[in-house]
Amino acid sequence: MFDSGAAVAAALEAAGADLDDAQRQPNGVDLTLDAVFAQTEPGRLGRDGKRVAERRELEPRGDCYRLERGSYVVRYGEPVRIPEERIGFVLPRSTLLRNACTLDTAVWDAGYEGVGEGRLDIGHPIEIEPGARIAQLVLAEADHEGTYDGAYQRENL
Ligand SMILES: O=c1ccn([C@H]2C[C@H](O)[C@@H](COP(=O)(O)OP(=O)(O)OP(=O)(O)O)O2)c(=O)[nH]1
Repeated sequence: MFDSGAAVAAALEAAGADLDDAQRQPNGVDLTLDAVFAQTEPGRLGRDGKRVAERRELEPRGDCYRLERGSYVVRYGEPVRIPEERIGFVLPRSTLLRNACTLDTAVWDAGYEGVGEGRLDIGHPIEIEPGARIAQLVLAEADHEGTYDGAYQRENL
């Protein structure tokens, strides 16, 4: 069972998100684009530990990012807290898909709190304004043991 958009909005507002009406969707809440980064070196996933690679923050040109084909890392604009008994999924806005672009995202764990990041995959050049809605967070009921306590807890807050 998935939460209603109103319930997702309440969870985000409890985490400090300042939502406008356009972000409130029937089944979730749209997340906005805060920053875009180009990775500048390899990262690393080891059997023990991991390292997120250095990246360079891109500047908008004029009023928007003008992104060429390729993979970028994005930071969303809203603080998120995934409530207990829930799991979060972030999906790309369909307008991204309709423009040959997408977001790749992973599981948002119960107890995670922070401003998350994802991979923006640009299949055709596109213009995106800072603050534009790019994704939608949905929350589903989920059993879990423990809550998120990893390296990204409280990231970007
Ligand atoms: O697309 C996503 C998916 C998740 N998260 C946040 C919420 C999630 O709870 C946290 C950690 O995600 P995950 O467990 O997939 O990361 P990991 O690489 O396994 O790190 P850790 O070892 O800390 O679990 O990052 C994002 O920012 N973006």
